[in-house]
Amino acid sequence: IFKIFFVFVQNCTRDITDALIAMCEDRQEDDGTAMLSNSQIIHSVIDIFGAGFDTIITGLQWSLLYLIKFPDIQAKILQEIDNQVGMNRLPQFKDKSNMPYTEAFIYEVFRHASYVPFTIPHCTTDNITLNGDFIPKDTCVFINQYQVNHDMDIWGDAEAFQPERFLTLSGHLNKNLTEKVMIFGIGVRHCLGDSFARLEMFVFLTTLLHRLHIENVPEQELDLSSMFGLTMKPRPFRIKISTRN
Ligand code: HEM
Repeated sequence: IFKIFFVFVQNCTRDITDALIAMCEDRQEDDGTAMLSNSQIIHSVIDIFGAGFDTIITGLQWSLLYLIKFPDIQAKILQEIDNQVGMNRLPQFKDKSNMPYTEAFIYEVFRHASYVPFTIPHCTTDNITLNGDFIPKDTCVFINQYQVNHDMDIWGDAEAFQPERFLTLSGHLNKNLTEKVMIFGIGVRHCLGDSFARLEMFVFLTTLLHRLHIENVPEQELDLSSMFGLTMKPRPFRIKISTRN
């Protein structure tokens, strides 16, 4: 499995995979000093790649669809990229805090598409009463994130795609509202890659839009309904890409 993805270089730790392989090389599995068995290492890699790839790819697919469906929104993001980044360097993580509209767009993609509609099923370890409801021990529980993200009491017109809903009148992010978007679960078992995933989405999207203009192809009807699966994906669509002057 390891050789498919990387060539391992001794004493060069580029990421978690390198760290795990180095750990394999340095220890004997059965001498009692191993922190992780071979099986645990292999399954850790599968977990991280499995949880971290499809979720980001699907988020980017939805983002591209919204960007070509709503060219005015794309124009506002391009404006922000040009003001904050310019053409002489690539977007970086640190730009994120100065680009509230782009951040608001990503929050609205998470909320509107809600493409991880349910959290992973968990199990209660004890009897518990939550908001007046009794839940017995050993009950399977999970959250309907889609419902939270489309609750009209919180969002008003929840079906409309409006990044502006997350901005205050002065153009800053409204943290009271952004924290109500639920796509990474909640509690001690919420997504391990939460912060990293937000950064990835920001850097991938801004890097693409920094140099490329994307638009719908003539005559193509854009459908925002989703296909069901582990993550909900948009229906296949085509995009026209050109370089930005
Ligand atoms: C936009 C991208 C992502 C979304 C929407 C997402 C969503 C989720 C959700 C809903 C859960 C289940 C939480 C729960 O059951 O309460 C989860 C768990 C998890 N995610 Fe993510 N995820 C994303 C990206 C990532 C990335 C990039 C990584 C790794 C680098 C990752 C690693 C994990 C792991 C390891 C768990 C299991 C945590 C546990 O059981 O304690 N995820 N994710």
